[in-house]
Amino acid sequence: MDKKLSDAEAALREAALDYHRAPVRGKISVTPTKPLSNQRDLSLAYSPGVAYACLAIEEDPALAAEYTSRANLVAVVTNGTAVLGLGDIGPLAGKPVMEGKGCLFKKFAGIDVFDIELAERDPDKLVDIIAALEPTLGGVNLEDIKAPECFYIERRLRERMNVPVFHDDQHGTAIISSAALLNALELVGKDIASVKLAVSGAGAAAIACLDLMVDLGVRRENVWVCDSKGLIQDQRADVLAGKLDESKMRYCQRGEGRTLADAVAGADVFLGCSAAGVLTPEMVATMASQPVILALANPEPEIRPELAKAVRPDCIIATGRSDYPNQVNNVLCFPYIFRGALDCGATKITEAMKIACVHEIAALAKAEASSEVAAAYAGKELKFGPDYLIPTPFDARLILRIAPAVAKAAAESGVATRPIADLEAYRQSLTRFVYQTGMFMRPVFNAAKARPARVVYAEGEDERVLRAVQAVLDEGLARPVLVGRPAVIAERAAQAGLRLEAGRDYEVVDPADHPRYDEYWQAYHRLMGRDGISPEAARTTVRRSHTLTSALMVRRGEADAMVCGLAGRYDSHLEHVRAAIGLKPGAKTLAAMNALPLDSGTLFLADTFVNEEPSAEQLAEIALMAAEEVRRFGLPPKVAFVSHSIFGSSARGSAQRMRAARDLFVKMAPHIECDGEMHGDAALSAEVRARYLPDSTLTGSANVLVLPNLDAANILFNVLKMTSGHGVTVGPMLLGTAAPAHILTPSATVRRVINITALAVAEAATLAVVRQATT
Ligand SMILES: NC(=O)C1=CN([C@@H]2O[C@H](COP(=O)(O)OP(=O)(O)OC[C@H]3O[C@@H](n4cnc5c(N)ncnc54)[C@H](OP(=O)(O)O)[C@@H]3O)[C@@H](O)[C@H]2O)C=CC1
Ligand SMILES: CC(=O)C(=O)O
Ligand SMILES: [Mg+2]
Repeated sequence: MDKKLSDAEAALREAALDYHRAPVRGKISVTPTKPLSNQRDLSLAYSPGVAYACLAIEEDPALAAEYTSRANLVAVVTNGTAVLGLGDIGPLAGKPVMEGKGCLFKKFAGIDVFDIELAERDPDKLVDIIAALEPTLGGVNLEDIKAPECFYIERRLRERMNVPVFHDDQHGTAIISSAALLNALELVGKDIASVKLAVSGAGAAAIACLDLMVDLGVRRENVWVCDSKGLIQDQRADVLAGKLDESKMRYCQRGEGRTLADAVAGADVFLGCSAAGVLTPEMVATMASQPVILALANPEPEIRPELAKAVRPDCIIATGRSDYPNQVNNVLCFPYIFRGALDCGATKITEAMKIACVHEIAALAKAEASSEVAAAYAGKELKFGPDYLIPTPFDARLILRIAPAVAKAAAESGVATRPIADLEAYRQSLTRFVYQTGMFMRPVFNAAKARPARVVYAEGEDERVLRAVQAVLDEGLARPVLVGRPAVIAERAAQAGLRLEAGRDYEVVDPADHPRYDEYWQAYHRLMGRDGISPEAARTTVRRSHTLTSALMVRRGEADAMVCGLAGRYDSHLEHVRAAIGLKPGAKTLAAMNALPLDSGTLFLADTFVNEEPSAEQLAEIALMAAEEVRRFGLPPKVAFVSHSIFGSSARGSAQRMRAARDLFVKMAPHIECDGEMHGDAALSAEVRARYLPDSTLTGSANVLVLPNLDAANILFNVLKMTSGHGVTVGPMLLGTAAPAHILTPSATVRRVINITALAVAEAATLAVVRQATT
């Protein structure tokens, strides 16, 4: 990497390398799905029991879908010849991309992936190798294999293999960009049959996009394509010599033009699947009115949106990047087209299945944003328009709409070996994937970024806080205020190699030399004078407690939110927060909740830190606060009051308390799904629950567990943290305060500080909106 990186690029590079390296190397692993803990399990999983599964499959190969994980297993295969827009960097260097696709398949659609990087360039040999993998696989996703070989390889594999073969760079890109094109043309009121397209790139992605766009109505004679040698036209030497690949010849034009600039002049649409920066602002200036620009090269597009908009404010532009509106990226398609194809046992992916995806994606952008999507992209205008041409990758409805449409089209195309009879029931069953994306902090981050707030950190000298503050600034999440000694903060930041500069990046409040110290202790004394705190005690406490200083700042409106608790006892922080910030209007109690992102979905546990033996009334209130907080993550809360008892099986006091809490909660929040009291397993499994009570008022798996007391909640949280969830947790989140205030624990990691900051800022944004509405 010779290029000098900007600070932001250097920070991204460092964060990305760290992400790939730690806490474990790489991004995916293979996990057994069956228990293997005793001799009997061993005899079932392996010899002798396994032989029965083998023999059954020998007799009926279709049973491989029953007795193995094949039907849910896709190979992401590359030879590394066209990795993103990085080019021919080889199969080993391409591995992070393939692992990444594996993560996306799993997170977005529950599909298992083997990433397979092959050191083979010969197309026929590649075909032989991949075809020989058929017994292993439910499908093949070809990735980053360059044109023109990719066309031949895919065609041969489709002929030879009886499982779906899909070159994502071709068809995934074609599907999304066609959906974006249809919607953009609708917005500018142009007819697809008469628009002129200028295209940069004539490789896998570009040619497939064009083929699909032509199927959708673009006229071939209106398409002008450039590759790395310029405009493809009949006077070019390679054309005259008959050396141009057939895939390019399909788009060869007759005419005088030579360059991309010639092609772009007067074009209604630019499609780029080529290389960074090839479309200049000067070229954009020559395009027709209201030009549509799909600049899809990754990671750097053919032109950045701000450059295009500077010369043509009337343009509609999409890129492959997530940091601009209109991300045209094949991730909107490949997890879901495979989900639908695998679930109906499709042997191929047909044109009808692809077209079904195009129409579902285009239609989804025009459907009203669901509450989950609105939460995920809080602060952004998600109404169909120039900046919202296609759905966002975190739109939970993608799987719900695309997979059934694909399965239906597969059946109609005659390629479904297990056609799905009840598509509505199938659609319902897909909701299980929606809320387990594992990216569950995303809505909170988006809400925070939309309205960054001032966050005061009580432990401003702590290196974890400083590292978190750097990330918070890089992400544009908050304006940090650090409580601590300015010199110590500056020195520790420098030692940690951070780019923080006092004044520019953060504000410091030095408790030993604070101009508003008198106002602070007097404010504290006014609050606590009748609770045994003398003026002298108020002076000393404010001087000593950074948490109290932070809480007073929030109370006085000098900060919007606070984070503390990285050192010292939870309860002493809580005491200061309670005194200075207090309860929000209508609240009677504070409570703490922790979130654990598990493979099966995110689980929220309450009350993990505050109320030792909550009453039924308190438990109901805790449940309500917890449910409201869960919505912030874009998740519909499902509350279970858990106990040693299930639906009246025990008459002990704690069981009765949980039952009463459930009844109170139903009255307080009839719109929120809940039930109880119930065992922990019943909370997570409708099947277990149904054994006791078939008409439970809870469906599926609960995501909010309200526990009977502090011990139970805290112990369960810590055990789960250590045994699952990859050690990642969010919280404790303090619920019920008049302004956002969160008390972490001494074991908090940098990531936890960042996450809680995002949450505090998102909460502050909501509070600001509520205040605005009520004043
Ligand atoms: N946003 C998205 O979802 C996706 C984006 N892409 C992006 O599209 C790009 C191409 O990928 P892919 O089709 O798989 O790769 P290929 O290697 O198959 O094709 C690359 C094409 O770009 C052309 N090209 C390279 N440099 C230039 C240039 N300076 N001017 C004009 N054309 C040029 C090549 O020309 P020649 O034929 O003469 O070599 C070739 O036709 C990459 O940047 C990739 O990241 C790809 C898939 C999905
Ligand atoms: C997104 C993708 O597949 C690519 O850029 O190659
Ligand atoms: Mg790719």
